[in-house]
Amino acid sequence: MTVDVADGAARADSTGTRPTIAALTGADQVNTAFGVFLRSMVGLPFRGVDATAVTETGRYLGAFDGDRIVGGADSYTSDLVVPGGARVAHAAVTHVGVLPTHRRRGIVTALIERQLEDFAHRGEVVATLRASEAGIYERFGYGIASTARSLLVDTRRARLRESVVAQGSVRLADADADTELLAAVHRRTNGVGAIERPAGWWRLQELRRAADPTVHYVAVHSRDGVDEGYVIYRPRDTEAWFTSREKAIDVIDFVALTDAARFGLWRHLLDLDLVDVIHVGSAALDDPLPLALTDERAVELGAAHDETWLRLIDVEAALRARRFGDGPGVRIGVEDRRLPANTAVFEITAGAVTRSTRAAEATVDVATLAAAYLGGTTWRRLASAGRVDVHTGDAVNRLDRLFGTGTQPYSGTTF
Ligand SMILES: CC(=O)SCCNC(=O)CCNC(=O)[C@H](O)C(C)(C)COP(=O)(O)OP(=O)(O)OC[C@H]1O[C@@H](n2cnc3c(N)ncnc32)[C@H](O)[C@@H]1OP(=O)(O)O
Repeated sequence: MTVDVADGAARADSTGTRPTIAALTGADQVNTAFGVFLRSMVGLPFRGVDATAVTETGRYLGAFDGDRIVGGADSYTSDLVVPGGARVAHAAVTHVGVLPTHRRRGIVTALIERQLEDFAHRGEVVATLRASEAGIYERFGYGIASTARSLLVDTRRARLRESVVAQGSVRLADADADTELLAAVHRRTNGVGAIERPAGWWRLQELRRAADPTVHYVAVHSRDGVDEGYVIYRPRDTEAWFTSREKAIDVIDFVALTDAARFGLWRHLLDLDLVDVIHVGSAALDDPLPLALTDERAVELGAAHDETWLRLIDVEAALRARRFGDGPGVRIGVEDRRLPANTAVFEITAGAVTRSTRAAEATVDVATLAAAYLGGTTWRRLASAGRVDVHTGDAVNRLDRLFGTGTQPYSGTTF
């Protein structure tokens, strides 16, 4: 299928088989595209949302069938923390959807290809997204770079060890009135995989809370007058709250810049009167909570699920931005058919990344490199799965020494 690509106003042929891709302009187009997204997703709760308040001007792409918007792909300007702590320019991809009447005609392919070109022109180094289904995005060069899982904490068994000393204090706050405070805390998150949360993201959370009849509570941890973390939680099944023997809360957002904040907030949650069970929807794979309890079985670990789908837009810049471990260097070949400027051999050492004219010692596609980039997936596992073309015997060992970080990447932001 051929796809026409145009800037500005919609332009499409009348057959309906060749979508025109264009940056959306004006509130009507943005709201129509957002409606298409909601229709495509089937199960999202929003109604009557003004999409211009939760999107960024100029970043929403639409696919047109004639003058009708039948698909869209949106993104936010953001940054991403990479191993070593640097922040790279990042596009947070969201609101991808095609009307059920127009699926499997190549519309999303045209949208994502255009989006990748746009990101490259903007100088964005990486893009990430959360995938509604795991089968969609690898073909576009996205790989799973971080994994998360849920936690279920039984407060009747959960006691913090004596070695977890209380430091600092916790105060109560208000999710709506104190959004700026919460955003300021989150902006200082520096864990590998963390992303900057755009203004539209915060606005969407406000709308979600407004649409939810259940109150959301906030606690903020601070030490020496500096806020170091916060938690937002809400009760479950409030109809039966008085009589239930399993009173439960959902942790909606948990941000801790320090261990003192992490366990100060957990102390607050575990000390809540009435609450028997705490559900944490998303936590890092290496979240230390179970290790800090006298009874590790007080925490039930949920199944792991993919979190960050990462696309390296500028492979060389991305490799240069992150820190590598010690050890001998390696030459890695990268193949990227959608952004061919990335197809090259890169020589990686602990101190430098350069393009090389010599033969690669291992070759991967750009999605596989993305899976390893934040240190969340070892090269050994990728090679075992047949995803690395190894040309030199010990290349995989060297790659693991260079890319290993000792921690699991984690974002903690759903968008
Ligand atoms: C970041 C986010 O916003 S995640 C949300 C994504 N949106 C949704 O899940 C909403 C519901 N689904 C949809 O709107 C659409 O089906 C989309 C966006 C997933 C796909 O759009 P389409 O225009 O149908 O995709 P398109 O025709 O370009 O298909 C491209 C390829 O992907 C494949 N594909 C498309 N959707 C899926 C899927 N859900 N699972 C597996 N493969 C898929 C197609 O078969 C096709 O493969 P081919 O190139 O080998 O023929």
